[in-house]
Amino acid sequence: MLRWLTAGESHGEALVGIIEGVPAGVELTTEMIQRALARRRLGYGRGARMKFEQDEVRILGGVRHGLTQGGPVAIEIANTEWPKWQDVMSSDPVDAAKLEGRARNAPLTRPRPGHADLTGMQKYGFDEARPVLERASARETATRVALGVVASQILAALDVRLVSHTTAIAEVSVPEDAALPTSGDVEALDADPLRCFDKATSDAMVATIDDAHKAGETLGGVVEVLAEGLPLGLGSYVHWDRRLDARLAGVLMGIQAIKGVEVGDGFRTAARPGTRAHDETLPGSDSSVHRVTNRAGGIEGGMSIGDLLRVRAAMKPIATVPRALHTVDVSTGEPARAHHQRSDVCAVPAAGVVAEAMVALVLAQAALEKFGGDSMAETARNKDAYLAAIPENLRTSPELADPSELAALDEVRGDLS
Ligand SMILES: Cc1cc2nc3c(=O)[nH]c(=O)nc-3n(C[C@H](O)[C@H](O)[C@H](O)COP(=O)(O)O)c2cc1C
Ligand SMILES: C=C(O[C@@H]1CC(C(=O)O)=C[C@@H](OP(=O)(O)O)[C@H]1O)C(=O)O
Repeated sequence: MLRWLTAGESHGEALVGIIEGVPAGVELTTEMIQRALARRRLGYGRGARMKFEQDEVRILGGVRHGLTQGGPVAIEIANTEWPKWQDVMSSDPVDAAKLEGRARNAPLTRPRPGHADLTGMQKYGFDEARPVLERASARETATRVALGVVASQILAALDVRLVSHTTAIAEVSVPEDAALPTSGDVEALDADPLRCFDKATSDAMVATIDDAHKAGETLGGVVEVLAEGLPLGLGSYVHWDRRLDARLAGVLMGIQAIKGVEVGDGFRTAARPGTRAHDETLPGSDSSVHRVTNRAGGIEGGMSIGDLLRVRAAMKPIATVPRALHTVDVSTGEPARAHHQRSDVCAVPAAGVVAEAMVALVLAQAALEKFGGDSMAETARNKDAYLAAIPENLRTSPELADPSELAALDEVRGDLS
């Protein structure tokens, strides 16, 4: 069972991630993780902290000479800003004189609506929000991206590749019929300010973020993750918690500020009649079964079907709004404006990179469940043997059939509706 944990605070000395259940022989280097972390810092609309702070990566265990060894992989991401925070965030008790008058240590008594601040204080018994926001902060997603690299490397060894992109910022969305990016487009996507695959939409998104910035506003949006080459049969219909769609939705909703998830055409499917909601099949010339569409986004019955996987996540606007929201100063009981030091105007492109990492973790977990193996070579062999054993008449092709073939069939048998 592939499992993972993260620890660390936003302004702590370091974040730490551990992933267990990784087969031996997965290629992994510090540089790969560093590159992935750099991608998470991208995106138009992020705040000042992304510029002055650096992620310093160290692989602490589980890897030797660029290959995993079968034991847990431990990754540290040190924070270059630590010297400024080492007294305020010290694990061990600190002499009170050292903290006196330090602005960084001032109690945060004006909880920010839309954040974990107020309920976190109530629940954990704090009289100010610092201890809550330190762990609730999306800084923690750096660790998930680092762990996601391990998962992506497992998937790459099974010929599965992921790509993520931004499909909407506030009300600016890519057109419904826009081409989807492929894993070959990752570099181009990373070079776009919004990680958006449609240039005209990306330009409009930049303008929308500029307007929001000027107005002291923040914005949300939608990201999409695609997985190519996913073998059929990951996840299962036999029990709710084994469904691949449920597991993907869970990890995507587990990202800070994500408020909605769609699999395939998702909410749009609910508005369609049945004849235009599902993915009909046709016989292929090679005796395999061809789907005509992929509205389901690569999952039916809680299992991957062997077609392109497509999931989307909707992010709410950043909660630390510069034109600060109304709150109550809990130290006085008086109305106040919420705490605001600085914030991202929009972090949707970064959320796409995080979503990609979380999807990779669930897919790698599901693949290892299905194929097992203590070494990556064994896992890949098991996958090949499983696919080879599927009888010819039950094989599906990842190529979609031409929809005109379906229309021709309709003409022959008459319109059933
Ligand atoms: C990549 C990323 C960056 C974020 N940056 C900020 C930020 O700068 N300021 C902020 O207030 N919230 C930011 N957030 C969102 C908060 O972490 C989130 O709104 C908060 O945890 C409350 O949301 P929740 O109710 O979904 O947990 C960011 C989220 C992500 C995924
Ligand atoms: C540091 C990161 O994101 C932070 C996530 C975050 C939040 O509230 O979630 C708030 C901001 O931090 P601060 O309030 O200290 O400026 C972001 O910069 C990061 O992604 O590495």
